[in-house]
Amino acid sequence: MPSMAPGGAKNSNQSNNQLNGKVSNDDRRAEFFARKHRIVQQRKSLPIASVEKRLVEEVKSNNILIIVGETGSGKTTQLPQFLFNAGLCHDGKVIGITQPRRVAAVSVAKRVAEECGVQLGQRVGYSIRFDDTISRSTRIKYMTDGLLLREALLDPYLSRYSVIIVDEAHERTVHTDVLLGLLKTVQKVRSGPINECSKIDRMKANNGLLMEKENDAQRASILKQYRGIKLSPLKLIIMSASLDARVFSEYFGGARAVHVQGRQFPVDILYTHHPETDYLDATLITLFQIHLEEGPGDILVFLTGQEEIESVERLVQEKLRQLPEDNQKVKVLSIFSSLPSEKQMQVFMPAPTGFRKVILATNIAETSVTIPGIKYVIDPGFVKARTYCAHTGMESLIIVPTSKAQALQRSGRAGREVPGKCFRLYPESEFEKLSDSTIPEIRRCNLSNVILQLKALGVDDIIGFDFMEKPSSEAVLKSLELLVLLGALTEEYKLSDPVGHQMARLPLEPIYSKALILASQFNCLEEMLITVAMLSVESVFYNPREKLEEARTAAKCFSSLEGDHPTLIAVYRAFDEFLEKSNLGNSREKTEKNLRKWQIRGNIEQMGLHIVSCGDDMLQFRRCLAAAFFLNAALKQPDGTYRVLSSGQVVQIHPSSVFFRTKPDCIIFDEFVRTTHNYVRNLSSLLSTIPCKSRSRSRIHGLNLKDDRLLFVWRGLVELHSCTGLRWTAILIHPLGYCCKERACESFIDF
Ligand SMILES: Nc1ncnc2c1ncn2[C@@H]1O[C@H](COP(=O)(O)OP(=O)(O)OP(=O)(O)O)[C@@H](O)[C@H]1O
Repeated sequence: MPSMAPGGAKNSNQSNNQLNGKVSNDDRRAEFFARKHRIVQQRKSLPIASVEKRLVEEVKSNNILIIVGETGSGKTTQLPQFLFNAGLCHDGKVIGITQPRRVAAVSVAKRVAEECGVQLGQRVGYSIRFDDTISRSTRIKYMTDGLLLREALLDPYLSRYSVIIVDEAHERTVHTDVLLGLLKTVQKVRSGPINECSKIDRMKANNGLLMEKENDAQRASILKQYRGIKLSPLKLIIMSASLDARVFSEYFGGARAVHVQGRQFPVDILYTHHPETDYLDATLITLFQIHLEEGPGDILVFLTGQEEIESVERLVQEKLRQLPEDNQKVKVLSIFSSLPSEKQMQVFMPAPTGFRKVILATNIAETSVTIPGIKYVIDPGFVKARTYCAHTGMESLIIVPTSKAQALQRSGRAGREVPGKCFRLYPESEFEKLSDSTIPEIRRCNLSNVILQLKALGVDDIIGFDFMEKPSSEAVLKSLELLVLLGALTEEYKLSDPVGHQMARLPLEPIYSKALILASQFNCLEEMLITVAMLSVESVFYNPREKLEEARTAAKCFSSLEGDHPTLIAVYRAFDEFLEKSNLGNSREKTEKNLRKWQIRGNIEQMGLHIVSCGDDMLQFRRCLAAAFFLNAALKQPDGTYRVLSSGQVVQIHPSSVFFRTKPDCIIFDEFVRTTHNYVRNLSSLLSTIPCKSRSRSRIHGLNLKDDRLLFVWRGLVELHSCTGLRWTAILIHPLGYCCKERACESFIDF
C-alpha cells in the first residue's frame, strides 16, 4: 500500500500557487499527472479493488445482490466503474446509483468522473432535482433516490437502466423505501422476455402496479413507449456499510448478501468518561483540544442544524481571536441543507496553506461523502430528525440521539485518506444503549407526496403496497385525506383528472403544486411561481449575529403589511430590478432562485397553464394562498397565541415573520417548526371577515371530535365549531376571507 500525505496539504499548495498566478504550464501538467498517479494508486489500494472480479461475477449471476462493506472501502466510487468495465452498459444502458442526499450525488459523481479521466456529464454524471449534468453518453449516473422515483413516472420500467444501485440503503429515507418496493416489482416484470400481454399479466400479479393506467391516455403512451422494446433484466444492488443484510435479504425473497472485508485506514474511536451536560460546550472544548494538541489534519464536527452551526461558528471565531496568532490559522466552513450548493461545495476545497479546515456539518455530510483532508471527527451524538403526528397532521424536527448506524457512518468520514480519530462526546456505555438503526422515515413523515407519486404510478392500494416496513395506517389515511382535500384524489381515492395528474407532475410538495395550479385561475401564477421558488431554496434573509440590527433594518425595506409571502415577492422583484439596472440581466438565470423559478416554470408551461401576473394586486394573490393553504389557517387567541383550525394545535408566530409583533386575527402559514416553541413560519394575513353563508351537509368531508370542539372540513374550507353551553361557533376559511358565526346548539343538527 503506498503511503500518502494528507490530501489537504498537497492540494493546499496547489490552490495557493494558483491564486498567486505563479503556476507555469509545465507545473500544471506535472501536478495533473502526479494527481492522476496518486488516484490510480489510491484506487488500487482500496479493499474493494482486490475483490473486483468476484464482485462482478456475483452481480452477473444474481439479479439482486446486497453488498455490505466498511465505510471508505470503495463501494460507491468503484463498483459502478467495475460494472461499466465488465460490459454492463452494453446497448447504451446506464448504471444508476441512488443517494439519499444531493450533496453526495454531486460530490461522488465529480470524483468518479475525475477517476475515469472524463468530463463530468460525459461517461459519468449526476442528476438531482433542479440540477442535471447528464448527456447521451452518460453511462454512470449518480442521482437522488427521489429523482429516480420521479423518473419512474415517465419510464415505469426504468428501461434505460441495466443496473440500479441503491446506496446507503440503511438510511431508509421514505424515497428509498418506496423505491425498493417499486424496484422489486419492476425487476420481476423485467426478468425474462416480455411482450405486452405478459407484461400486463405480470403487473397484475405484482402489486397492481400501473393497472390504474389501463384506461387512460397516459397508459397508452407508456405502452407505446415500450412497444417493440424487449426489456432486459434489471440488476438490483443494495449497498451500505451499516445495514442489516438479513432484513434486506428477507424482503427480497432470500437475496444473496456479500461482505467486502476491510477498510483502507483505521479510525480510533474515543469516548468521554462521563455524559456531557452541554454537548455544544463539550464540542468546543474537544475542537480546541484537537487544534492545539493533535497533529495536522482537518476536523469535521456533526451538529444538528443551521442555528447550532451558526452559534458554534461564532464561538469558534471568538475563541480563535484569543489565541496567539500562530494558532489562529483555522478556516471554519459549514455545510447544511439550506445552504446554496456553491457554498456547500466549498467544504470539498482544500484549506489555504498552513490553515486547518474545520467543517461544521449537519447529517448531510454523514454518509457517502469523502471530504478531502478530514482526519478528525467530533460526534456529539445528536441529530435533528423528522417526526410526524398523524393526529394533527403536523410534521416537525426534533433533536434525538443518533443510532449506532449513524455513529458508524460519522466515524467513517475519517480514515479515508490517512488514519483518523473520532471523538464521540458520550461514554461507551451510552453507545451500547443506542438503537442499531434509525427508525425508517416512512414511519415518521407526512406521506402525501409519496402517496401522490404512487397513485400516479398506478399503485391503487397504498396500504397493500409491498413496503419494506409499512407506514402506520393512520398516517396513510391522514395523507389520503389531505390529498382529497387538495383535490388531487377523488372521494374514491383515485387520482383526479386533471388536477391530481398535474400535481403529480410537479416536483414539489402537493400543497405547493396545488397553489400553483390554483394561481393560474386567480391570475397570479407569476407571483406564486416566485413564492414557491423562494420557499424551496434557502432563506433569502441572511442575519449574521454581529450585524443583526443592520440586517433587520435592510429587511424592513421590503416587508409587506400583508405578510411574508408578499414580502418575498417584493425582495425578488427588487433583486430582479437591480440586476436589470446594473446590466447584469444575463447573469440573472444563474441565481438559484431564478433557476428554480425557471425550472418550475418549464413544468407549468408543459401543462398549458397560463402564467399571468396580478401586478401589485396582492389581494388576489392572498386569496389564492387562502384557497391553497386553507388547512394551515390559524386564528389568534386572547393570549396572543394562535390555534390551527384544522388540528387544534396551539402555535406561535416565528420571530422571523413580519407579523411577529403586529399579529393579525387570522393567518395562513406554510411551515410548522418545533424548536423551544411550536412556531409557524412564512405567513400571510387572511382577509377581513366575510358574511357567513350556510353550507349543505353533503359537502362535509371530514369530521373530528376533540374535547368541546367539532371540526368540519370541506373541500377547500375549514370550519371550527366550539360548543360552549348551548351555543356553538363556526369559523369558515374561504378565499374571500373568514367569518365567525354563532348559533344555538339545537340548530347544529340541521346544519
Ligand atoms: N473526493 C475524494 N477525494 C479524495 N479521495 C476520495 C474522494 N472520494 C473518494 N475518495 C477515496 O475513495 C475511497 C472510497 O470512497 P467510496 O465513497 O467509494 O467508499 P464507500 O465504501 O462507498 O464509503 P461509504 O460507505 O462511506 O460511502 C475513500 O475512502 C477515499 O480514499
